[in-house]
Amino acid sequence: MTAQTIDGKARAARIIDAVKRAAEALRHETGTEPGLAVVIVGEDPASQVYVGSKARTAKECGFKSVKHVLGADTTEAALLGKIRELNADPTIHGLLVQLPLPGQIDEAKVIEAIAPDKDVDGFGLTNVGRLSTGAIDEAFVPCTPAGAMILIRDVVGDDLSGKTAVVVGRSNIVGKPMAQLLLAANATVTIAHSRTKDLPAVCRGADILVAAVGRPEMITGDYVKDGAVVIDVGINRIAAPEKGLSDDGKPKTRLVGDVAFASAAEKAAAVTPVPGGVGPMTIAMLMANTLTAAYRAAGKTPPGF
Ligand SMILES: Nc1nc2c(c(=O)[nH]1)N[C@@H](CN(C=O)c1ccc(C(=O)N[C@@H](CCC(=O)O)C(=O)O)cc1)CN2
Repeated sequence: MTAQTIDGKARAARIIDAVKRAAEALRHETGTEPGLAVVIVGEDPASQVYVGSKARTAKECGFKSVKHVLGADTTEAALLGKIRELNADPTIHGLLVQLPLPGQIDEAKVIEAIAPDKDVDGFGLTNVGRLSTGAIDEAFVPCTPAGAMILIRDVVGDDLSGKTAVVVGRSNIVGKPMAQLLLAANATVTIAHSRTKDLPAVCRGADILVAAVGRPEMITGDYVKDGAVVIDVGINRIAAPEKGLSDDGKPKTRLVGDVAFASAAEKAAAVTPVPGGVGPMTIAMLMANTLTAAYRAAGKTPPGF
């Protein structure tokens, strides 16, 4: 079987376009300009790229976009103070702190400090609770699983009744909310992880296989059922000596997912690539969540995506 490559980049561009138009309509009707604040602590190079992309895309959507860059030695108290300030700012509708955080800061405390109605990452307990009790329309759903779910719906349809889904990975940011979304769409869901017995066999039972393990190219064709839809959430930078050396004398790198694309594509009906699959959807869904927060703050019903 030759798999369809699911184009997350093009899908994300369409969502961003729709967000832009809806933001313009909100401004026209109510004078509200959606505002997104992104806070980064430290200088992790990948985080800097993601935060830059979030701030730039927010501007493209016509949002107020602010980026707060705090030093790697920032204390937890100072970060919590910044969050309090942004929680109280009426021009900011969406607020997130880029993860991971330096070791001196308790991530859970920081996430809980963000006001639930501005928690556009959907990581706080209020939004987690809404999602897991089926109150999805009131929740902010974490951006990566929300984006992955749109790609799944595009290929498989809205109702996953009778379909089996396996999510490999049990993180709070991806694995667990992904499983909740699949369950809410009526799929029969298994969450698998590193301690699952005979993981390839469990995965081969999946009509929809979501890989979020953080291990480069671990999911080969041996894990894939004929005709499955495979969603790769992994983003791993690995050495690529075939590309030669960088200026610092180290081998150049390339980005791969948790899925061995070519091998999985021999079995699957559809696969997301890395890059260009779920990653761009993460940013698009952040824009959609921020727009939703602004609509709610203006007392308006947000559009769906
Ligand atoms: N506060 C948050 N922190 C983190 C989140 C998050 O959702 N909220 N997710 C990840 C990182 N992330 C967004 O923050 C993110 C990762 C990857 C991409 C993306 O577009 N990837 C591209 C490739 C980009 C590259 O070349 O490096 C792709 O897959 O095509 C966007 C956002 C952890 N932290």
